[in-house]
Amino acid sequence: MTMTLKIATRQSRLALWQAEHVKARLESELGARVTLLPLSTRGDEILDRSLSKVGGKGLFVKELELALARGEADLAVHSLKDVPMDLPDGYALAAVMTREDPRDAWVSPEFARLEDLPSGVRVGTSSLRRQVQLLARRPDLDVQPLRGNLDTRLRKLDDGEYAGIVLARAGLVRLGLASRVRSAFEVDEMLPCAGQGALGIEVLASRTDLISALGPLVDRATSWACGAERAVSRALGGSCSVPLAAHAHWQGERLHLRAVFGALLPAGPRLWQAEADAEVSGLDGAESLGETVAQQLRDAGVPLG
Ligand SMILES: NCc1[nH]cc(CCC(=O)O)c1CC(=O)O
Repeated sequence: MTMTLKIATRQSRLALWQAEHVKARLESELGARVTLLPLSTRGDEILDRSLSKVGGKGLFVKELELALARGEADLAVHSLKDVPMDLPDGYALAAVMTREDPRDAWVSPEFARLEDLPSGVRVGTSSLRRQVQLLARRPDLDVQPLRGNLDTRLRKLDDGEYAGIVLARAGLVRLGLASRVRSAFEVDEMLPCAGQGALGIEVLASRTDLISALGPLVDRATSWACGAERAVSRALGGSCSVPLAAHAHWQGERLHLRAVFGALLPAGPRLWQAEADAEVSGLDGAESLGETVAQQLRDAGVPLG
């Protein structure tokens, strides 16, 4: 029998691309019949204030979760990095799919690399994580908030408001804007946030039939790597008001995890780093690696809360 599925999605061009991507895979790999339910979320409506000040990333997923609860949709597709570390009761992360390039990108009409910028010019970025890592390398820059969807951010750059901006490379690639990337930051010079570049599919936890049907879309290597990254954030009470980066990569069977915590102190920007690796063969092992790294950061005295 043909499965009929409805996907709840935000309406930004990136969110719609991601929902269409999942739709195509559900159709080709599960033979499902799939439609989209585009919704507007509080996170999309509040564009004038920094997200960390208005309630964080959960704003992007709440409306989609309500559509699942009301039975108006079967699945919600999210950028994994926008998904809170702990889902509300009754919801499950049914699939984490193969990750794109997780790196941050440098976008600038004039300057090929961050190193080329003259002192004092304005650089735009939306997250505290990027802000502290930028300032740690270039304390002489004027790093300012930059909000809005990808098209809006690029327009602000083109209007000359910034000498350059920093964005997730994955989003630009998905929208066919890879040519705007002047260079990608290596992960050890600008550590990405947990889950960057990966898509997550959320469903009601009660839909066990659907969760097993989504099996073919799960990428276990990505899922465990992101599980380790997200565990660091969870252990440190992470929300997007915390400048925390976490990135894991595989070396054979071993998962290598690095995390960076930043703070803008009166004396200047300061970064704390921790890393560990372990042989990992399941989500539990990945999460305990994340907890180990979180504990190292705590022992190093990161200023939490
Ligand atoms: N915070 C917004 C957001 N959520 C997902 C992406 C890009 C795609 C991804 O990382 O999966 C972006 C844009 C950005 O951070 O530049």
